[in-house]
Amino acid sequence: MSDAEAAFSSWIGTTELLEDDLSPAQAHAAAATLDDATTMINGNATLPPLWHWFYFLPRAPQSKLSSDGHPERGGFLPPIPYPRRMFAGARLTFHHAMILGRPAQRKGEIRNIVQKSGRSGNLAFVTVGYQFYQQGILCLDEEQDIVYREPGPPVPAPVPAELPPVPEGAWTRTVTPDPRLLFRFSALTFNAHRIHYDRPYAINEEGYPGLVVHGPLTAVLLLELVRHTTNRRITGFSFRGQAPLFDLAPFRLVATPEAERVMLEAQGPDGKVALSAVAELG
Ligand SMILES: C/C(=C\C(=O)SCCNC(=O)CCNC(=O)[C@H](O)C(C)(C)COP(=O)(O)OP(=O)(O)OC[C@H]1O[C@@H](n2cnc3c(N)ncnc32)[C@H](O)[C@@H]1OP(=O)(O)O)C(=O)O
Repeated sequence: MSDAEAAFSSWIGTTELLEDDLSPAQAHAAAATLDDATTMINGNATLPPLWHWFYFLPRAPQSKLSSDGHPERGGFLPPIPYPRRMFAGARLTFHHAMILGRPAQRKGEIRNIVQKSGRSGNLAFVTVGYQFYQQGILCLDEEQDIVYREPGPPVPAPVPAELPPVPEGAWTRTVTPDPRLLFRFSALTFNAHRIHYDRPYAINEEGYPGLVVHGPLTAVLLLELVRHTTNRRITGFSFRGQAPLFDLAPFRLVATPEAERVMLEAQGPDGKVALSAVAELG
């Protein structure tokens, strides 16, 4: 066990309970952000997979935000000293769709804290488990990996290159991650991290070449591609962020259907996989 793991191991098992009434107003805002004019939204409609990220929003008062825009650490999340927070990945199992307009509960638990050494420097991964309930029924199991990076050299902008060929039968979409989209996604998720909307901060303080695309935004766009292309129920989803995407150039989504699942990639302008994912079909 590393010193950091020993220092923060007492956080493992820490829990948090949040309630939300799953207001249709927030789903309307999500649909507008995603340019989705077809999803039915009313008091009894079901919440599309991953749209729970637009609910159970952080409630830290303004005076309790850190300079990066995230809530101060040391409450539910441990006070990891590395300054650069990123969303590294998640694994979800969809048991039952949640219903809009009805109260729901989210139980969170810190499940693991691991220190690793990566090509970009020292990393601390915090794994957070969430379970979502409505009327006492478990609707969704989720595990998120949040990574904290120590300061390092600036992250270079991807060098544009020819994209790899699209596999036969794959569905694709090109996304232009302009600041309006990033801002609206930050607002939907009540995420004030300045790397997503404050360009001088993103460049000068955290060393990115531009505004950083939210990992959950890329994940939602990939799963929306699946939801709008197949009639099958989505029973599970997992993703891993491999490299950041920026607002500097469009990126491509590629969805390759297999028998019981869809293999997903978001490819950066350099043709490399920035985020890989799998959607399980029922
Ligand atoms: C919302 C929100 C924040 C955001 O949305 S931030 C934007 C979305 N996230 C990203 O763009 C992250 C993209 N990924 C990366 O930038 C890199 O993968 C990362 C996390 C910096 C790590 O890169 P490294 O090159 O330093 O790491 P290595 O490839 O050398 O691997 C070292 C060990 O770490 C493990 N690992 C790497 N990436 C991940 C991952 N995504 N998930 C889990 N584990 C990962 C890797 O397996 C190595 O482990 P070993 O046991 O083999 O040593 C918000 O904050 O709310």
